[in-house]
Amino acid sequence: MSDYVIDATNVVKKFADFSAIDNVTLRVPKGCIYGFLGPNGCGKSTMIRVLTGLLSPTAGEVEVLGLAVPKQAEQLRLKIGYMTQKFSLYDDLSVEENMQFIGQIFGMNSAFLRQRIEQQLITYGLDALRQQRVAGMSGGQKQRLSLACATMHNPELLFLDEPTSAVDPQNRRDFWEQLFDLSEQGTTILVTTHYMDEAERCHRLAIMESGQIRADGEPETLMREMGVNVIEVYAPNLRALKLKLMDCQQVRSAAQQGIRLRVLIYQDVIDPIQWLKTTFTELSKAEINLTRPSLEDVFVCVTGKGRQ
Ligand SMILES: Nc1ncnc2c1ncn2[C@@H]1O[C@H](COP(=O)(O)OP(=O)(O)OP(=O)(O)O)[C@@H](O)[C@H]1O
Repeated sequence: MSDYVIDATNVVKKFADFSAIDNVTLRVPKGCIYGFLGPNGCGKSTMIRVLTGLLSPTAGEVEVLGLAVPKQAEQLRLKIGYMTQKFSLYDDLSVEENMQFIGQIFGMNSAFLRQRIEQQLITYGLDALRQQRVAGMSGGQKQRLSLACATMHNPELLFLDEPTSAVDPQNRRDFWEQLFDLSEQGTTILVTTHYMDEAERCHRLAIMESGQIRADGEPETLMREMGVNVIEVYAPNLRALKLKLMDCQQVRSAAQQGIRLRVLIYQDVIDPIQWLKTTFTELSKAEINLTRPSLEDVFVCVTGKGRQ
């Protein structure tokens, strides 16, 4: 049996001739919050469906919590939680009824279920809303209820597919605090996101593109090893400067952020600030600084996004 909670090797998933997952190997240690990043349509949700046993892979080996998937998917279902982008709640049922329904699906006896509902109502700040019908709830409240439902049976592994796409920054922050509580209690979490600040919170992450994993590791390591220096340029006419920079083979990407241009320059340029000042005479007196890389820079470097 594998030491990893998720141990997937050379996974391929084809829809007709199209490879949505193209030879992906993924290993997730216990208790880890593992982020899954990538442009729309790169295969994140498909990979989750394969890992949960909802889709059969076309090729490859998948072991999740020591169970062979999809062969033992029915056993796996009792040990995992899955929160989808659309929250999968019943609009006409109340908060409490939604939890009851999930608890019954997982075969909890009524005394235990009552106790578990009370616990979850407190943990997820839903006590005052217990009689509220889902249809009238805000995005943040629905998200908390979805997480409460997905964790009703105390799963060892939780899959979260873009869980924060419909909520404001404060609710996102609170949600992540709850994920860290779950992680500390030993729950392993695989979470897809488009938000770079969320990705930076993960213990480890993978960046996918076109069905393949382009980078995989701890956020800090990925930022350190991305092979470019990140430079901020304060100068007039940034739009024109950007076009000129994008024509240089030394430049991986250039993107405007307010009054500055963020330029990623390959590390084989030894002194990137000097290089900018001598190559572009209009920058000879400009303010130019070397700055800390971000995960967005990593994303740009490892996917095809930089040259657009
Ligand atoms: N059942 C299906 N039949 C055919 N093609 C599919 C099916 N499910 C997904 N695809 C295709 O596979 C690719 C990957 O889709 P997937 O939903 O996994 O992407 P994603 O990375 O989760 O995207 P997003 O960030 O937009 O949620 C897409 O091109 C999608 O159209």
